[in-house]
Amino acid sequence: MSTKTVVGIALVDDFSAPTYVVGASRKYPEWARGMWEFPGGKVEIGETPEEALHREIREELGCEVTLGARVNNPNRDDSAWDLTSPGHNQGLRMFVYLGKVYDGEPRVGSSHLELRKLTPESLESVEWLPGDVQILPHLRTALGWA
Ligand SMILES: Nc1nc2c([nH]c(=O)n2[C@H]2C[C@H](O)[C@@H](COP(=O)(O)OP(=O)(O)OP(=O)(O)O)O2)c(=O)[nH]1
Repeated sequence: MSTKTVVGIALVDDFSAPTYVVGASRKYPEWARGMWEFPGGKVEIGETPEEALHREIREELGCEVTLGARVNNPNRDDSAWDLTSPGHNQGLRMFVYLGKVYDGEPRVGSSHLELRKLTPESLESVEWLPGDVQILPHLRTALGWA
């Protein structure tokens, strides 16, 4: 099966001392409705992952972002996160980047039900998509929240 790449953003208020990261609850498909993710989407042919992420955030959240460090998977050669879960997301991998808004205000568009500022206390309080759960400890380290 061919591998498709997804990109997601861990949107923070400050790269050096973040107080929150923005989680988003998906509107669709049905199996993922109400589950939480990093806003983003699939990389299209001819795009770099970074270009795709800027496009997706513009489309989904209606704002412009600066990208920071990538939250890498130390257990894979390509540093990506395998999103495969039972019955879903076969052949999908994801790159997650830290990011910060530089223009506009993130708003809930047609892809999401809600955006929420998740703090060190509440990061794991929402139901993340199955493939995202493995990323959270590494995100904590990247944010200085470990
Ligand atoms: N954006 C995003 N997608 C995730 C995350 N975790 C996770 O399992 N996924 C899955 C859900 C979807 O099956 C897939 C991303 O597809 P998508 O529907 O957001 O992509 P897209 O905006 O390009 O939409 P489409 O053209 O395929 O309809 O990756 C995450 O944290 N962020």
